[in-house]
Amino acid sequence: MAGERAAPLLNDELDIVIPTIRNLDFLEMWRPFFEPYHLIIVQDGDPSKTIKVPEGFDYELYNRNDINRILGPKASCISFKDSACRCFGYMVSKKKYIFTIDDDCFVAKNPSGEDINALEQHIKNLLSPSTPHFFNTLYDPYRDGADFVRGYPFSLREGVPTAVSHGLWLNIPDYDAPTQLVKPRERNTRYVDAVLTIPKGTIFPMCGMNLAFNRDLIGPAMYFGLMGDGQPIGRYDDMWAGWCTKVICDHLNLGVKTGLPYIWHSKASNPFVNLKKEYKGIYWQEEIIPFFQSATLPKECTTVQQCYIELAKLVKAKLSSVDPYFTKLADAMVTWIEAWDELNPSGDKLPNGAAK
Ligand SMILES: O=c1ccn([C@@H]2O[C@H](COP(=O)(O)OP(=O)(O)O[C@H]3O[C@@H](CO)[C@H](O)[C@H]3O)[C@@H](O)[C@H]2O)c(=O)[nH]1
Ligand SMILES: [Mn+2]
Repeated sequence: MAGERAAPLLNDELDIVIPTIRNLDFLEMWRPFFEPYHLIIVQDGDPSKTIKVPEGFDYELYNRNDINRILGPKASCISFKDSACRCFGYMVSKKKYIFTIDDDCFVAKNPSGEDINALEQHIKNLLSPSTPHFFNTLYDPYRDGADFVRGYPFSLREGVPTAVSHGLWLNIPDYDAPTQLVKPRERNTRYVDAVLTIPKGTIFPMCGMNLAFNRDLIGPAMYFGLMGDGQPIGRYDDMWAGWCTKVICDHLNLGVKTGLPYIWHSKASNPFVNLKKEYKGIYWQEEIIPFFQSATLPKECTTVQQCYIELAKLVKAKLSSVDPYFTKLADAMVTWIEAWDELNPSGDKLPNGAAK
């Protein structure tokens, strides 16, 4: 009907997961884009603190008491006092898609000055195939006004299902603490109008602040690790999930995209605090990255859970020599899968995650 607004894409198949220790005023700016969607708010820190959610949003909110009540002893795998807690939201969701965003991320403007509907772009990214097996030099071939270039094999033009859409950030870039310390005033002002598939066999630093994924295809791999309170490391939650996810996506013939959409990242967290959280990760990763680059999964692993459990075994066998922390992390990876399967009985899912 003329004048009727089109129904927002996937509004009953997608949850928005927000980790927070602050307030949720940022939602006012996102209201035109987020109001039709269900929010899952994971309140970190002191559970007795009340988090105010702006009127008009449909949401569920979980604090640490809720996580402990729901998971019992398995709650030990969910981080406390770190944005890694957000992965609890992925576990309790019942939807096919997840979009997760930090509470200091706002609506950015494209070069024409228009507000960017980041959620809409993520959905487009997830609903169109990826091309991990052969690089298309004109970027996303499925985008209006683009296509596969000459020399691109027709046998590969169908692409593979997209599991992850990794968005970027204007203003405060997601730099590690040392980089932030030497470049405190650097701001990202460059808007690159492109979406790229990350080639098979290449891992990447996944940032959790503007991220969407197909929960049915890759959800169980999105464990944001053991970080924060009581752990020797922080701010590697999203990185760990990204490394595990990409190895599993490569094994299961799924795609990962990065690029559009941009959000406006407003808060630079304290680089000195960040350095204390990150410093072990900065040298451990010189051994972790080669581990993931050489990790291979048996062909018998046909579900994300099977791949993840196998990866946990490899972590315990090959990374525990780096630090005993990885033994604990490997065990937590198994606990995560047990908790996931408890809350998401897989009887109604096929090996590739599709509903029966
Ligand atoms: O203990 C905490 C700290 C923060 N949060 C919530 O998590 C996100 C991100 O927090 P913040 O914006 O302060 O941190 P950044 O350094 O900008 O975040 C980047 O590093 C990653 C952390 O691993 C993060 O994903 C990146 O965006 C906010 O919503 C805080 O409210 C928390 O829940 N618990
Ligand atoms: Mn931030």
